[in-house]
Parts: sequence; structure tokens; C-alpha cells
Amino acid sequence: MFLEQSIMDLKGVGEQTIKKFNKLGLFTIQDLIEHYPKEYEDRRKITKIQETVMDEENNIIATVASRPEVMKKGYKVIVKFRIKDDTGSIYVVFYGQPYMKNNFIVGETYNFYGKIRRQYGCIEMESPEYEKVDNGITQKANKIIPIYPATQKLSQKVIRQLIEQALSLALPEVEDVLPAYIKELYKLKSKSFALTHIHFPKDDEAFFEARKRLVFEELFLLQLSLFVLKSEFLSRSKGISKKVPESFKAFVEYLPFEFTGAQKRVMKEIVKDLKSDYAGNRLVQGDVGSGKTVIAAASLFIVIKNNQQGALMAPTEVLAKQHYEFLQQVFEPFNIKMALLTGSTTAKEKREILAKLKSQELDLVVGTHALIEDNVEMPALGLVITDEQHRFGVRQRLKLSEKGQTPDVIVMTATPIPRTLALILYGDMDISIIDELPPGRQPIKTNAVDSSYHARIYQFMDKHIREGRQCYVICPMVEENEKQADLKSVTEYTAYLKEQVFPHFNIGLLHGKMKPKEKNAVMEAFASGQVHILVSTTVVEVGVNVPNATVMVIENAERFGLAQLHQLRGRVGRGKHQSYCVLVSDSKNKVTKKRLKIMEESTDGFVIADTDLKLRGPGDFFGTKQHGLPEMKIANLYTDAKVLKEVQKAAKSLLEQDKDLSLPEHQGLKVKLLQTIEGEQMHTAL
Ligand SMILES: Nc1ncnc2c1ncn2[C@@H]1O[C@H](COP(=O)(O)OP(=O)(O)OP(=O)(O)O)[C@@H](O)[C@H]1O
Repeated sequence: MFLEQSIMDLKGVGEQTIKKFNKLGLFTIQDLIEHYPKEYEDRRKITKIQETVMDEENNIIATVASRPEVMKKGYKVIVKFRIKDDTGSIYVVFYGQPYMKNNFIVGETYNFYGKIRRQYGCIEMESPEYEKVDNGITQKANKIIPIYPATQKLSQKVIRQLIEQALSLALPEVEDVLPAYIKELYKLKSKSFALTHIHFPKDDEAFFEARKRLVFEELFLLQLSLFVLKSEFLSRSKGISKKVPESFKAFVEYLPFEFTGAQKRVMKEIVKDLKSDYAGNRLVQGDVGSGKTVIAAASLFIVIKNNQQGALMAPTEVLAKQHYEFLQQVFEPFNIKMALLTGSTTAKEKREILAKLKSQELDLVVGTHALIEDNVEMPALGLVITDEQHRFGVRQRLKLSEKGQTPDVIVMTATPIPRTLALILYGDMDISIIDELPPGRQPIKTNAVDSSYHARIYQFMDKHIREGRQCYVICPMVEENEKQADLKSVTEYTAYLKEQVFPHFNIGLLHGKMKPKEKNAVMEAFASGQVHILVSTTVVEVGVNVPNATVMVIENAERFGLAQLHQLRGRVGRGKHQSYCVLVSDSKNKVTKKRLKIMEESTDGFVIADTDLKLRGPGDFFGTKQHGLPEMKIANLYTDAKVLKEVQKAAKSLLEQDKDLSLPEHQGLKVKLLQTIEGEQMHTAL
């Protein structure tokens, strides 16, 4: 299949280029043709020189009116010449590219596209894209030009050319998986039309039609897979009913605090599930620090005292360990036998734990992905709780609930997913919301400042540490693709803080490239108060609970999404002390400033999500994998809500008609659906 061949098989692709494409996650021809533009430049309108707009991109057709000259401007070499049309003339300037001198011929006509600025009284177009006009024809003028997600080193031109080449070769092979009757009913274009015009739209209408078709297909596959998976859940839904044990009262009394009203309500909802003889399937949503862990503990307690086993699965080792320690503490007097099972557990310990889980000597296991391995057998598994579910795929969760006796499933998340969307994505789950923080919490005071405030920030941290508190300093570095440069900067910054600013305090460093053991050791030292300042990348983002930490400094705050900032900030303000968050950013960008202002004004996850959506659109808010929603190639789960409704209807009626997708017209769809369910995309869905 040509579509599955490597990008390497296209003309003009060398080793270096292929590496750059791979960095973007593009490997095959199929990947390439599904690498959709992130925006377009409309070059259909040619502007006369007299009507050009200052400080904006302008698209003009003009004749070279003076010989290009190489000059020096300060220490820069520039090439400068005049161009004119029938309304006036301006200068074109190229910086640091002396060879440009030879690329233009006086008297010839070119299409220039670039920003126009006023410089020392002259009007200039700076380093424009250009193209010679031959007999009035150009490649780009009069067209809508796609702009692709790219890396710094990969030019738009290269991507554009390769996609054009790939499309022309691959289109005959592209399969249209949507059945003809659906296309007719919802007035959808063919797949090859859609692919052609999403990359190179002929006009506005073609673009809208193309997009509609691709959005429909993407959402349709998502919805179908959710329905199919849900029916897998539902078909196994007969469970074993549990009773609330008498010792539950003693357990609640033993807790170091009283449940909040919201926690009580959510507990009631869970108890109802546990009592029922259907296996519950519940999403517990609660803002950062709202107290989800104790809900997990109480639910596990009930199940275990019904002589069943429980499993609690966390996304990282640090969190698994933290939960384990919390549970050890609150279960202490109740004779509950538990174990921690993570990637760091030694082979010998692991063998023992597995044997004891199988023989039911252990009541409870807390762990990471290690829990879903096939060799983990829990014959009496009655409750599975996953924390921050989005890091686990649906398949992974299913695998866990296949162990034991149709266990109840509880998923915990801090992601603020608007209710309408949650109903679509989690339609099979009941939803409980913890909408109240534990008493005595003072709202975190947040300030956005620029880096000239560093000296003051350090003083502020110093004061708090002297009062017995602890601080976080967060440096931006994306966990999955931590760049060497970022790593260097966070290590150097830590060294600087250690040597120059806080020689009298203990400073710990935490980043994604460290071994789990090292991470655990640093976290433990921080949790026990030995380490005063924890410099960290976003690895600390989810779930870490050190109530004594009261100051959170986030460097280069503009590089984080608001949801992420909210999660990070949630690491402080978890105890009785007043907490502070300082967002440091030198960005002058207006939208960035407004976004940071939202953080100053609100500490409510839903409000932040909502305002950010209005300001930037959902793409940015849920931009990173970590935030729960399935990653879409083209559809936008907010703005395409209307299509989502159509899609739901279509998917439902299709499954009613052909539950197993066995009709011949559904075969293409079935194959694609299985890929979707197995694939990366579904791993973030649900
Ligand atoms: N009802 C309560 N009263 C007082 N303190 C509570 C109560 N419930 C939980 N806490 C405490 O609040 C802190 C935060 O709780 P927890 O770690 O469960 O939050 P969370 O909901 O998991 O937050 P995150 O999503 O940020 O990880 C913990 O120190 C916990 O012991």
C-alpha cells in the first residue's frame, strides 16, 4: 500500500528531512496527507502599493524599478531595491542575504508577499516571499496557501511541496470509509475532494465542504468507538453488591478531618453504586485539592471489608507512592493488607506480591501501569480506581476491570470538562462532582510579574522558608520531548539558586529525565521538609500533595496552558497556611497578558477553563495530551458541537442497523474503527 510507505519514498527527501518530519510525528505518506494546515494565508487579493497596510502582511505584484544594491546597515549586510506598480513605489529589503542581489532583474514583474514597515521615513517590505510572474501567471498569488504545524528547521515550502506530491500520488488509493448513504444524508463530499481542498482550497466554499467532511469522519469514528467500547462495558455490567460494613463508621471517625458536604454527597453516590448488583462506572470530578484521595480510600475500605480486593492505579510512581502512604496511614488500625507495585519494585518483591494477590492474602494493591500486566491476578477484585484517568487508555482500564469479578470502576479527574462535553465523552459513566474545597483553605494569592522582580521573589521565598514553609520553582519543559537546551537551563538554574541565591537552604531538582528511584528520593525529601525548595519541570503537575509548601513560582509562565498553570498552582494552598503563586513572564503579547490576568483573578478551574476558551479557543486550552480530551486531528470538540450532534445520530442509527458492522458497506469503517480503538487517539479518550 502506497499510503503505508515511508515519506522517504517521495522525490527529494533526504535523511535530514526525514528526521525533521519524524520529529513532527510524521512517518508515512498517510501521516503526511493527514497533516492538516493549522491556518491559511489568503493570497487571492492583490493589493495596490498605494493601498498597502502598514505593519501587516501585504500581497503585491510589482516591477523591479532599481538595481538591487548591497549595503551595510550597522553590522548587517542588506540588499535593497525599489519596486513599483501603477499606483506607487516602495523598497524591498533583505537582511543578511547578500546573494539576493542576483535574484531580481530590473524591469521584470514579481509577486511579493511580506510585512510592510516604515523605516527612517522609507516604506519597506521586509524579506518578503517572492515569485516571478510569467505572462501574468504565478504559483501562489491568487491562491489560498496552507500553513502547517512545523518545527523551526522545517520550512513551510518543503512541507507544502511534499504534501502536494504525496496527494497527487496517493489520492487514487485513499479509501472512503463513510458509507454512501451517510454521505448523501448529511451532504458530505468524497474523501479525496476533502483531502485535496483541505490542503489546497480552491475557494472558501471548497474549504468549508472539505473541513466539514473531515470533521464529520473524525468525530464519527470517535463516537462509534465510544459506543462500541461502552457496549463492551455494559455487557459485563452485572456485578456483586456490597454492604457498608459496621466498621465504616469507625473508619470515618479515624480520619484526621471531617468530610466536606460535597465529599459526603459523592460518597453517597458511590455507596449506591457499590450496593447495587450492577457494576458501577463513575467519574469523580473535583478541582485541584478538593479531596479526591480520601473518597478513593473510603470506597476501597467498603469493598475490602466485603472480603473483596481493591486496586488503585496512578499515572506516576511518585503519585502511586503518595497514595500508598496516605492509605497506609488511614487504614492503619483496620487490618488491611496492602502492597505497592510499580516499575521500581524488585523482581523478588513483585513475585511475592503477585502470589499474595492471587491467593487473596493481600486486600489492596496501589500502583502504576504495572498493575495491568497479565500476570497480575486478583480473583476477588471488586473495585478499580484510576487516578487522572486520561493518562490511561480505555483498553488499559478495560484490561484491569477484566480481572476479578466485574469490579466497580471509579475514575478520578481534576480536568474541568464542561458538562455538555462530559456527557458526550463519558456518556456511559455516572458523574459525581466535588464542588467544594475543605474548610480553612484560603484562596491562593496570585501575581503575574516580569523577570525584573526576581530579587523580590527570592526575598519572599526566603521569608517563607524561614517561617518553616517550603517553595516550588517550576521551569517549563515538556515532559515527553524534553529538549536538551531546556534540561540544561533547569539544571543550571538550580545550580544558580543553590550557589548564588539560597546557599543556606536545601534545594532539590526534579525532572522527567530522572530515574523513578531518584524522583521518589527527591519527592520524599521534599515531603518530609528536608528540602526547602523544589525546582521542577511539569512532572510535579498532577496530584502531588505537600501541604506545607506555600509558594509556587512559575518561570516563563507564558509557555504553559492555563489548565496546566491551574494544576501547577494547585500544588500549593493545600493546607491551612496562606499560599502564593508568582507567574513570571516577560511576554509583551496582549493575549498572554490577559491569560495571566485570569490566573490572578480566579482560582476556580471551571471559570479559568471557560474564560480561556473565550480568549483563545479550545485548541490551546486542551492543547496538550495531558488534559484529558481525545486529541483530534481536525475537529474541535467545542466549536464543532453541532456536527457532533449529527454524528451521534448517525452513529446510533448505524449501530442499530448493523451492530457488528458486518454489512459489506461498513467493512472499510470497521477496519478504521478497530484502528481507532487500538490507536493512540483512543488512549486519551474517556
Ligand atoms: N474534608 C477535608 N477536610 C480537611 N482536609 C481535607 C479534606 N479532604 C481532603 N483534605 C486534605 O486536602 C488535601 C488535598 O486532598 P487530595 O490530595 O485528596 O486532593 P485531590 O482532590 O486529589 O487534588 P489534586 O487533584 O490536586 O491532586 C490533602 O492534604 C487532604 O488530606
